[in-house]
Amino acid sequence: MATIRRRNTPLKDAIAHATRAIDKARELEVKYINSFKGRGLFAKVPYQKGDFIVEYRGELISSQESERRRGIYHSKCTVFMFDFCWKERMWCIDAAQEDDSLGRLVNDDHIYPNCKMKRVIAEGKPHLCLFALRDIKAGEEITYDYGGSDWPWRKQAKVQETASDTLSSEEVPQSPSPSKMQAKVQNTAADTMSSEEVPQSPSFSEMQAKTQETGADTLSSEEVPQSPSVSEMQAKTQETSADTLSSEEAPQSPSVSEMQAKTQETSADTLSSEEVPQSPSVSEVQAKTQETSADTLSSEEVPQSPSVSEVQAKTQETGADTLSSEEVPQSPSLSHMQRMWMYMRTMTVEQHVGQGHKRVWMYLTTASMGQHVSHKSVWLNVIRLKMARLH
Ligand SMILES: C[S@@+](CC[C@H](N)C(=O)[O-])C[C@H]1O[C@@H](n2cnc3c(N)ncnc32)[C@H](O)[C@@H]1O
Repeated sequence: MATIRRRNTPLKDAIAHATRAIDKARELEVKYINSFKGRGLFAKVPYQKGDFIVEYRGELISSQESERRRGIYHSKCTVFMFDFCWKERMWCIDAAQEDDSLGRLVNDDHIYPNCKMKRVIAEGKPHLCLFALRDIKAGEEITYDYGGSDWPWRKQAKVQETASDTLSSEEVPQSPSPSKMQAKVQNTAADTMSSEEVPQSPSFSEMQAKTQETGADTLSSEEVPQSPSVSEMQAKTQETSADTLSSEEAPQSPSVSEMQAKTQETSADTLSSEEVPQSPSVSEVQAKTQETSADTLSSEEVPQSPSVSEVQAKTQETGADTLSSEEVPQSPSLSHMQRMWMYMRTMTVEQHVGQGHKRVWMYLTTASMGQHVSHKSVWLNVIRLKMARLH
């Protein structure tokens, strides 16, 4: 029986296209889908599982340059910036420029993606390439999971799903929850190619790298006997930061640099160990955080945020959804920065460190500002509070 033979291995195919900066223009086509999704990329021919499909081509820039551009780009352009880790540093492919490349037009599907982004090294430079996760039929839209969990269109899609609840379960195939699916995708064993999988969520991988770095800088292993694994923290962060404000909901969201400035200020303001000589209770820590973050607000002006356990319960309950914007009380007297601060999500990771003590790490993150906040900002906004005693 005749077998279909590939001319090239998928990896060689990817390298050949990447080095020449060309797409499979005869096998793929761009189509306008609708006003919600815009354009998308479609297969004109069938592909086999593992095939190289298209490169996410753009300008390779450093994380510093990516940071700078995020500060000046409109959110419609920042969505074209793909951050990834290579050689223990963060890089970015900036595909904001409207050119004829096809990879930049591939839409997100975090539930049933048919492709996966992998890093391919060609002529000593990293390239981001999409490979088929399964066989793809001619006519199918090419998709991959953008990672993260706070993309505004996912929320809108959810609303649309809910609106179609009147259909019976037979008519609406049950889809696994996004977080489960993401975990599944992440667990997909790397195939035999030497291309490397690009972590699903660049922001979280950066946080992970940063966490490892900073954790090592500041905490000795004795100090953190049972520190939560990075993946636990990552999962927790994904859960907690999932809730977003769409850009319409947060029209005055500050620039990245404003947020960084604010964070630096606030981080510096936070609790030094001298300031917390008697190991405050969780609620004290929380109250202190509100005080510190609110700066000039009086206690009446600062709406009470839920207690740590409420936040935790809420997170567990709702999975991806934490506090919705409706749940964050609005105060007309608040300044722009103050409002922004309140949109930050609180995340806690508790560690039991024996002898009736627990350490509470509290994170405030701007990851869910409704736009893709730069990783650096996310990290800068991570505030680690000091040990709290249970008794
Ligand atoms: C990298 S671009 C993809 C190409 C884009 N559709 C276009 O026409 O330029 C990312 C943008 O596409 C849209 N998009 C991507 N995936 C989507 C999805 N699953 N549902 C709705 N919009 C999506 C969002 O507007 C997002 O900002």
